[in-house]
Amino acid sequence: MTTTQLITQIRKKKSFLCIGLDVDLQKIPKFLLETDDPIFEFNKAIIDATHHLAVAYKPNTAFYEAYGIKGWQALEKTIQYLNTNHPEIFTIADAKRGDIGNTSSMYAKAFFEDLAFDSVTVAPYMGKDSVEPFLAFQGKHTILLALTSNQGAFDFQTKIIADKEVYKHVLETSKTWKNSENLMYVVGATKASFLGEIREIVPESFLLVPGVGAQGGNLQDVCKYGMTDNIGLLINSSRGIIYASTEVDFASAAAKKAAELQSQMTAILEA
Ligand SMILES: O=c1ccn([C@@H]2O[C@H](COP(=O)(O)O)[C@@H](O)[C@H]2O)c(=O)[nH]1
Repeated sequence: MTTTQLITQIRKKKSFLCIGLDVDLQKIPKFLLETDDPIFEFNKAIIDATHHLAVAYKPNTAFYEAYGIKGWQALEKTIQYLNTNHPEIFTIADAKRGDIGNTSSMYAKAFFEDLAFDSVTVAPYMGKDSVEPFLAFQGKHTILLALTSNQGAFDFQTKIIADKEVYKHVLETSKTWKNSENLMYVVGATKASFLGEIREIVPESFLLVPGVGAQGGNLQDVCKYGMTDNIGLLINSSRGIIYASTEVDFASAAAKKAAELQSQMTAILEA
C-alpha cells in the first residue's frame, strides 16, 4: 500500500487507529482454546468487529513465535485473512529485525514477499547496510525504531553523541539512505514532549506511535505535537483494545474500546 492510499483510508474512516494483535493464550477467552486454531479465531473475531474503526493492524511477531509452528501458522492465516478480506488495511509486522545485509535481505523477503505485509519494524542499531535491504522493496515500508515508548529508551536513545541525541542521529542519517522515502519511524506515545523536535527533522514522515492505553501515553498530546497536514500518525493500542474483555463478549468489548479511540481521532481531525 502506498502512503497516499493510507492517507485516503485515514480521511475516509476518520481514524488513524492501529490495532495491535498481541495474542496471549493466557488472556483470551477460555472457549477459544477448544478450537483448532485459537490464535487465528481470536484475531478473526477482533478484525471482524473492528475493521471499520481502524486503518492498520500490527501483530507483534513475538506473540506468534512464542507458540512455535502453530503460532507462525496463525500469523500466516491472520495476514492472509487481512489481505484477502480487507486489502484497504495497512499491515505492520512488528518484528524489530535488522542484521548484516544478506540476513536483512532474507528478513525483508520473509515479511514483504512470503507473508506480504505492507511494513515491518526494524532496529537501526546495525546501521545503513542492515536497513537498506528492507528499503529496497518498492511499495513496502520500513518502520525504524527512533524513540521507543519504554523507560529503557533513556539508556541509549537520548544520550548525546557529537552534540546530538542518538535518536536524532537515527532520524537524520536514515534520511540520507537509498530509498529513504520508504521509511516511517516508531516514536512512543509516552515521549510526546519530544515530538516537536522530531517533526523538525522528519516533518512529513509517518510515525507509528505505540504506548497509548496500557503504557499511559496520551492521544491528544501526540496529535498536538506530532500531527502533520497529511496526518502522519498511526496510533497503536494493543492490550487496551483486544483484552477489553476476556469473556465471551471480547470482540464487542474490543470494538467499543476501538470506537472510543476512533471517535476521539475523528474529533481531532474535524477540529
Ligand atoms: O516503542 C515501542 C515499540 C513497540 N511497541 C510495541 O507496541 C505494542 C504496544 O502494546 P500495548 O499493549 O498497547 O502497550 C506492543 O506490541 C509493543 O511490543 C511498544 O510498545 N513500544
